[in-house]
Amino acid sequence: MPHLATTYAAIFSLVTIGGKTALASINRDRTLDFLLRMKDASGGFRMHDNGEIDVRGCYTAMAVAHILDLLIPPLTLGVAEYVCSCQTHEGGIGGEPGAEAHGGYTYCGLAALILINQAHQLDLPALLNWVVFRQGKIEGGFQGRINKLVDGCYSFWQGGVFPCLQLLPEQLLHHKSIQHENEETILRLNELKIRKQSSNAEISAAFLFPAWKDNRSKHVIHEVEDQCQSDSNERMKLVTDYKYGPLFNAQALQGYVLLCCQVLEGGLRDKPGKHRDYYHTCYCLSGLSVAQFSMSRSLNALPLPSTVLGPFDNLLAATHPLCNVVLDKYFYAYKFFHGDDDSSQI
Ligand SMILES: CC(C)=CCC/C(C)=C/CC/C(C)=C/COP(=O)(O)OP(=O)(O)O
Ligand SMILES: [Zn+2]
Repeated sequence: MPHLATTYAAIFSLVTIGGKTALASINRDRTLDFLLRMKDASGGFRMHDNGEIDVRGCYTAMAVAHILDLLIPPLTLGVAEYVCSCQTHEGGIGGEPGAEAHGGYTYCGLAALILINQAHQLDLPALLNWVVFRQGKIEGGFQGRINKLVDGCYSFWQGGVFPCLQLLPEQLLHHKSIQHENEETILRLNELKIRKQSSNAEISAAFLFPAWKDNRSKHVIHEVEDQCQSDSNERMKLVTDYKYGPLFNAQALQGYVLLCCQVLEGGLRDKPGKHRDYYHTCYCLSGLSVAQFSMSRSLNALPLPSTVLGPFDNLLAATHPLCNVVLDKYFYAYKFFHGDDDSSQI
């Protein structure tokens, strides 16, 4: 039985293989028929005939339609309304309306809406506020939902939300909850940062993650807070300006993946004590790449050695934030199916 998750995985595997033969083997017409058959009146997508409707369906359908240049109105209609109906009071996105916010669905919902230029329909500050609290202060990895254990695969599902958000500076800054910009405060923040030589993550986290006010960064954070009064506009500027770096602790996340998730014989896992598997190997590595490139303003700019934990040959390839394939493979496939290089997303 055809299934949206395997369709997504198969098509992006072919994108990853790359080259004309692999890409030409995809039957676009039959894929479009399948996507249209999975479309539901709610705006969401079934995962398979008579199957469940959830936010994974929206993402897998939008990602496949995006790369194959099949994003037509009958597919995109109602997707934003469906995904927004799954954003919870917590700020993250649940699998279906009424369900608890979860990292897997939060990435899927956000990426799906960015792919169709509808992310502004979400409450983005609330989403950002939810995701910054999902990184474990002790372990450095991410949990999928509140009060659950960290797990290596959320290095991507949660960690991957940050580069998606950073594709949206305009939407974040002009969101209805953000009043106006304050350039003076940003300049002051920059001065403080240089003077105290504090890390980007510390300063960024000080605004959205008060729980990170540990002894190491306390003095810096108090001084910054005095200047900025924790205004939401100023907080959001931190996200939209790469000078302040990522809103998660990228070094700690790399530490969790490299030290806790690697199996010495090869492969990666959820956490120590668990077995390796292909799913966790894929998403631990995807999250590791996100963390390594999290300080890079442009997607494929080579990170400084100091941002890569361990020897520089730990560095992985940069990935596309919305499709999670290596960037040059994404651009090759985009050009193959769209006939031009001009990806509107990045
Ligand atoms: C594109 C695609 C197919 C995306 C999948 C996204 C994804 C990972 C969704 C999460 C699914 C889920 C029910 C997790 C909870 O499992 P759990 O209760 O075992 O884990 P937890 O305790 O960490 O929440
Ligand atoms: Zn996992």
